[in-house]
Amino acid sequence: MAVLVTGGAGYIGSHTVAELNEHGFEVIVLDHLLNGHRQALFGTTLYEGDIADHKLIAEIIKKHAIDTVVHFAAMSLVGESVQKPLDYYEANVCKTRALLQTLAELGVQRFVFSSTAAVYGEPVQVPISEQHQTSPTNPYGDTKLSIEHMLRWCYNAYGMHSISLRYFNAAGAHLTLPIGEDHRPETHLIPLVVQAALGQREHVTVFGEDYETRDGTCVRDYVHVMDLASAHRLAVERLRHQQGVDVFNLGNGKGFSVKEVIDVVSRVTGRTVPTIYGARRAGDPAVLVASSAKAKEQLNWVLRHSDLETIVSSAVNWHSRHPGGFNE
Ligand SMILES: NC(=O)c1ccc[n+]([C@@H]2O[C@H](COP(=O)([O-])OP(=O)(O)OC[C@H]3O[C@@H](n4cnc5c(N)ncnc54)[C@H](O)[C@@H]3O)[C@@H](O)[C@H]2O)c1
Ligand SMILES: O=c1ccn([C@@H]2O[C@H](COP(=O)(O)OP(=O)(O)O[C@H]3O[C@H](CO)[C@H](O)[C@H](O)[C@H]3O)[C@@H](O)[C@H]2O)c(=O)[nH]1
Repeated sequence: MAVLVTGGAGYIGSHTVAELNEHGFEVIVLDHLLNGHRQALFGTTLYEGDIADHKLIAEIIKKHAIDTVVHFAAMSLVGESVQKPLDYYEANVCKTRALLQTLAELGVQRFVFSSTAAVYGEPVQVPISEQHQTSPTNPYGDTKLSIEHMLRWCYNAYGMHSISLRYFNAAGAHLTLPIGEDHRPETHLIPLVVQAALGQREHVTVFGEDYETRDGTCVRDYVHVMDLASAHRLAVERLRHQQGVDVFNLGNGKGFSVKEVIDVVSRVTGRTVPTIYGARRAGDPAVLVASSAKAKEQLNWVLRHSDLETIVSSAVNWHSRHPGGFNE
């Protein structure tokens, strides 16, 4: 029995592939490599292709006796989704529908899904628990919520068991392997601030100073990518004995503002971060902070690396040693 990881050559996917390999799983990766990196896989079996390619997925499932799919492959930029909503419904909802159809036809019954804090929208209560209302403020979050809904009906109709992991802001880099964040273009705050501090980009722009937060900038819950990877492995293990459909938040429970992130990067690197202040980015809620009590209790999830200093230090280490990402 093997695990198929879609989007496994991407940022969170490759850290999860490393975690699954380390725990003795047979891992197969499917990625079209438009945003992923073959070098992040260290020889793990990779099929280059699309999640909507029925023939290819069916071949992989049969050849490797896949019994569980961990599904990362998606378009996942909040701002871009507001500009190009139909691209997001196509890439996320339509293509995941096609993938699920193939899995249902071939009788694959275990599915771990990369969901997101963006399903909640503007929070009514913080920290946000899984019971919080879901009301996305951007198309990206809405596509992920639609997939969660599909998964409920897939259990009802095909007996497909699933766990959706709603993660908050993934950040940091692997502490021992040479893998880290290399999105092109990079839009995430921590790599941008680190690169600005290291002189790899001119400056970072703070998107909005007029939010109702302690310093006017947006507050987010940053969770180390290796902690996310361990949660995925725990979810795969849980699906071996747990039936039904479930949802877990993954965050560290502490919120940091954009300005606070810049201060920590400045402290860790000993350098000033060239910063300019700009307008709000469309679709950004002011505050997103998780309650991950359920994951801690029921998945036995333990956060080992998610204090902001460790996250930032690991990112600084990755970006200093790999200024051109996986190209160098
Ligand atoms: N980065 C975050 O902070 C964050 C937070 C919450 C949720 N997520 C979700 O986690 C997942 C992974 O995020 P990431 O930051 O690692 O992204 P990423 O872009 O680094 O990885 C996604 C990978 O999927 C591949 N891919 C995309 N569409 C595909 C398709 N149709 N067929 C085959 N391969 C395809 C890409 O080439 C890429 O390697 C996404 O689903 C994202 O929505 C990310
Ligand atoms: O150049 C930048 C980039 C970001 N930000 C701010 O920094 C915060 C974090 O932004 P990111 O782009 O790093 O992350 P997001 O919160 O927009 O989104 C991330 O987390 C979400 C869940 O919270 C989604 O799942 C999504 O996939 C993932 O990219 C936001 O307030 C954003 O406005 C800036 O000020 N300047």
